Amino acid sequence: MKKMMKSSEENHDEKSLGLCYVDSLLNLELPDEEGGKRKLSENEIVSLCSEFLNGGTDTTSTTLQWVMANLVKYQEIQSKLFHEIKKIEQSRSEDSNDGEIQEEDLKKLPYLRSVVLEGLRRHPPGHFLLAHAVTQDVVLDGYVIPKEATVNVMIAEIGRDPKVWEDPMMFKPERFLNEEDGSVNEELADVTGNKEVKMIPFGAGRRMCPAYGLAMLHLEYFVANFIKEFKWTAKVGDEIDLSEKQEFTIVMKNPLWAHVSPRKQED
Ligand code: HEM
Repeated sequence: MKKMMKSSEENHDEKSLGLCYVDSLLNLELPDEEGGKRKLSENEIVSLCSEFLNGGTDTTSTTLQWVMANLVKYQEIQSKLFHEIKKIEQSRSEDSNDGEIQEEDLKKLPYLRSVVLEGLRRHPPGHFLLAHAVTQDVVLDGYVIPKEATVNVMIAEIGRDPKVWEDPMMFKPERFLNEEDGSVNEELADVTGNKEVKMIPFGAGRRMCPAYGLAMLHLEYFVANFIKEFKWTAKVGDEIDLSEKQEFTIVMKNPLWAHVSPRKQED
């Protein structure tokens, strides 16, 4: 990381290459304690780059693992999802069928979206938001939040609140579907907290994850194509263990080991 910084520092004036994230950090000036300005220290830049890289990769890959683990554990959910995906494939004309589920197909797959949403509700990769603070004393619901005190928002607990979610610890993607027509219940599926805070795996408001659309796209795309191409089962005699372990994100304590076999015609 430090080597990358050095190279960016040396090539800093080569305007034709455009600015990257490290360049922005090198250019950044913060107010210092004497009322002047200061640059970021090398350690601060390394830490910001590392958070940025981890924040953009660990989160999605951890969620993907949790979703796949549930699809291995609950074969009936995997089977229902596979049939939804297969229908899309069958509805395509011969010449447009290049095999892969594409970005534009995803909006026609409500069960897929509810599987991903259920993964994010039941197993959000971060159990807390990044630490926040208020700039002045605030009274919220009768409680005083003092200026600059650290405020942690408990994401996982919000998504597992039994007053909002029936059987909160169960993995039940159907909870996100309208009974009448199987479409996604957009009110429940709102992960932004704009309508009501029911689950906020990406945070809410101004500092919400700026990449939540990209993350949803990646998750839906990978789950759809993984399930379309392969049948996922547990190793013989293996129970999928959903215990958690705290790392940068909340990961599976016993990582998923699965048999992955190509789909046959009759599947
Ligand atoms: C399943 C995937 C992801 C989840 C659940 C997630 C969740 C979050 C959460 C909870 C926050 C903190 C919000 C707050 O403190 O209010 C956050 C911030 C952030 N996320 Fe994500 N994230 C995901 C994927 C990504 C990806 C793919 C990227 C980049 C490509 C990314 C970039 C960021 C950045 C830069 C911030 C800091 C925003 C700020 O401080 O203003 N995240 N994310």
